[in-house]
Amino acid sequence: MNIFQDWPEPIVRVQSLSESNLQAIPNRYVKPLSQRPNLPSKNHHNKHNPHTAAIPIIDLGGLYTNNITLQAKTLDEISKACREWGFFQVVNHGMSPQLMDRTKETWREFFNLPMELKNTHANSPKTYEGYGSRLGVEKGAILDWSDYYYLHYQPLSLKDYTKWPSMPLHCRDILEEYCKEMVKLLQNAFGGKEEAGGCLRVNYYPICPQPELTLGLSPHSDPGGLTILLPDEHVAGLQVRGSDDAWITVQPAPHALIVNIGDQIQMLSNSVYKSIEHRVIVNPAKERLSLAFFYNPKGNVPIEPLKELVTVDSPALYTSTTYDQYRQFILANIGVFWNMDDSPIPDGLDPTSVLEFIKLAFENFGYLEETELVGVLGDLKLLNYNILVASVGEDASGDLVCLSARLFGGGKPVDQSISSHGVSNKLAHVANTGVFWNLDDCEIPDHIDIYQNVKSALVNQGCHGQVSIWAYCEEDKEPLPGITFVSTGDAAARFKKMLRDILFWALQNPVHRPRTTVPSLMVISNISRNIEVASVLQLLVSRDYNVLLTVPDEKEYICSVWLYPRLIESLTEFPICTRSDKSLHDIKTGIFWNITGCTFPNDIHLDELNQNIKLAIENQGHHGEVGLYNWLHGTITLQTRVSNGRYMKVDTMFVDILLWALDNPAPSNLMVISNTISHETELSSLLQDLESKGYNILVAHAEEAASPVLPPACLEWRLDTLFAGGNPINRTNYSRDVLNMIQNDLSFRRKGCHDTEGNTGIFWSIEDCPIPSGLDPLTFFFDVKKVLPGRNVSVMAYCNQNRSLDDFSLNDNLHITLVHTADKYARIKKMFKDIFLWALENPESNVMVITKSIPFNISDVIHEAFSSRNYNLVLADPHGVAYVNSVWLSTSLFGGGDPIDPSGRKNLPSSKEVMTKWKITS
Ligand SMILES: O=C(O)CCC(=O)C(=O)O
Ligand SMILES: [Fe+2]
Repeated sequence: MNIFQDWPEPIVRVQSLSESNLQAIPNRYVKPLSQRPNLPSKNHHNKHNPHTAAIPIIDLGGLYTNNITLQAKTLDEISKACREWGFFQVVNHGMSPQLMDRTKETWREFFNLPMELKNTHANSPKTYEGYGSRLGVEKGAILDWSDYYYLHYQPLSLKDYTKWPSMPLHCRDILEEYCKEMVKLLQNAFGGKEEAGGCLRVNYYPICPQPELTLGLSPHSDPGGLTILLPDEHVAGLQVRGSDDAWITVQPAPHALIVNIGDQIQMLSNSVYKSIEHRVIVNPAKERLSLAFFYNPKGNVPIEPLKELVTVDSPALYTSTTYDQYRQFILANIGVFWNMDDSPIPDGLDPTSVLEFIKLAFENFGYLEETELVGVLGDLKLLNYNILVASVGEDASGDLVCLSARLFGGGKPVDQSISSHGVSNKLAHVANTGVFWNLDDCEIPDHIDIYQNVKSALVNQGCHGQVSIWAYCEEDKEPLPGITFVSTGDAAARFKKMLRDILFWALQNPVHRPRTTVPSLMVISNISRNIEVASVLQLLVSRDYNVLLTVPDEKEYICSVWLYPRLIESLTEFPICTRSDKSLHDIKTGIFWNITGCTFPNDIHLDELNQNIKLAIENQGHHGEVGLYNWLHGTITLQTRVSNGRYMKVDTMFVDILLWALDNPAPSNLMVISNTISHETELSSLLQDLESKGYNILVAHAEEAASPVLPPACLEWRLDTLFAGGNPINRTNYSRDVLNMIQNDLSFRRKGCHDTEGNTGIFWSIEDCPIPSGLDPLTFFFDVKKVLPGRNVSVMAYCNQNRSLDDFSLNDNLHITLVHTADKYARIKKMFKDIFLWALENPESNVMVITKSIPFNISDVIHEAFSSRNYNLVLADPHGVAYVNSVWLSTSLFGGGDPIDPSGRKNLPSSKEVMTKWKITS
């Protein structure tokens, strides 16, 4: 059984409850305090408050005359009502009052039929067509005080008479006529299109003994295009959210229809026309009946703001979405988070059946293990999420069916302050701002009204709405107006708590779809050293939150905004040391064997192979100072590496060789065994590079290349000869003496490496990271130089082939080597290799990489390689600012001032000041 084809629990008809003369309504219908309707007190009941605003009433008669002026005037009135209210009544609409009355009468008769008859049309959550009593399938949900009947009228493909009521007599005929007239009205008065969808919901609100505790229909906006409501003339009940958030009760005019804009028209009009939230209150003395005709766009037509409404001043608020997609979006989702590490999918179960099973499991409730997750899930539960935690228990016997069941937290009452932000509240008028302030990083200044100042700074940036400030500190503080102090253990715990609070605040303040208001979230903290907070902020930006950052000082501004927070390591001071010459015993040999196309010979044992390879090398005799010494004493340990991942066309072996080289400075021996080494231009060029850095290169390959591109002093075997312990190919004309000479020359060159510690190598992808306006990399580089007296700063700038230094407005004072590459990929690859090769010659130095959106796997390799090997690594992304919407310096925020101007960055501190504070090394 698929649970989404049926209701999660037995259906109770509200009408039956009402007719059973209950004194109190069941708990299932009692709304949390904040959602209750706040009805006028009993004695004033039914007395209409004359001061309450009312939605406009428009006479449509003018539209049907030949009087153009009158037509235009009527259209103006409609447009004004759509803009200002999103809701209005129409009279003289052309629909026959008799038909309206007759239709309502027919439906009253339907709801008065015996329950068994009505239940023959009972609906299911699969299509909702038919007689129903709830919306949604959430088990244990608080329900509305109403029953309904839902049916499709058009398109014809969806119209199914068998789903329409068969009783009372002529019901279908009357309904058919009513819907036909309705579509006519929509087309004549509102320009409706033939292919649009049309469906009808007849709402029936039975008498309620405690109307002050419940609602006939919870607040919602209609998701479709336009709704035309035939209200109950005798009983008011519909309430519309006014511009000041107050609920306005609609008093229907005689034979009027109520028109309201749905979400699709709001999106189409780029929010010029509003899809307004509305709800229905119920009545202690009278039942109420209404017919809502929903006129919707065709499911597969993309809806987006009309081009003519989108301007520089009013940019598009919505992205293109079809109505089908939109409905998908507003349906509740089930998120399944599965830790495959401790609970893999059992053998023999395919993932689809597992998914079916999880759906089933939702019926029987969830599973819980005592983990750190528990607290988080508890909070989510308070936010009305259904939490189910599954763990494969000890008795699982490899079978998912043995998931043990326990509902987390039971049916706790919902926290009122939280539940007031209902998901249905798609159109809250004012978005709130949450401010999360880490007092470890930034003190609260004395003698100013900090709350007011922060608030006015926010208002200046268009963040109206409520501002809440949470300040995280070690111990309790004297209360301050508008600030809630949160004291927690150590600094790490504080950051964690803040992170959690940020996420939950975001959950409670969703970005509304359609996106009319955007909640803002500000963090006052040093975030550059906390990758989690930085990435959460990034995530929230991608979810359309307005994310603001306040940093305590200029240094932090550079670190958090200019530098990529992800990769900043605390910079270490290097001792100036002279490396002693390696003794021959330290020389290591690394063998890299590309098994693909060059498999391990299976007729030979590993030990034997080991012996033979040693023998083959040994037979080459002495290689002067830098022999293959260690090889003779070591043993081969075989490590298999699966080269599945190519790091953006840089393959695993390539990366491994570079990493090995970092750990085994020249002179070390590097042997590569591969099928066709000389055809692999990247690999052979790497070997040449490494040889020029002093490594002894040995290769063995199956295919003899006609013109090898291998380094000159490289020893080269045929694979079978090597495995048999034989001699290398005598390809070179070099005599042993010449080879020795080359080797000696290399070791001489290496002697120059002693005082390279503390050098700085800057690798700059200058095409995608041109100098950002306001930020001055030149000054920046000079500062780097100043901070590193006597040290060398080399800048390698990677650009397209036809560029020269002039193109980048750099001056000659800076030593920049332009490196030309064919394209972006070549650039990344070349830069990657160069960084390593440079680092080989500059141990314990500073490596700075300036690049935009370097692929994560590449930056991970760089990060891992250098931060664990005594290098200072700084990965800079001058566009990093894109991940928050605005950045303030705390001094400016606390004075109620503006954020740093993101375009010009005029008030940016000079990088000189920053660098002197930023201690790279002594
Ligand atoms: O019953 C009413 O007055 C309103 C009904 C409604 O809002 C709906 O069906 O979407
Ligand atoms: Fe509605």
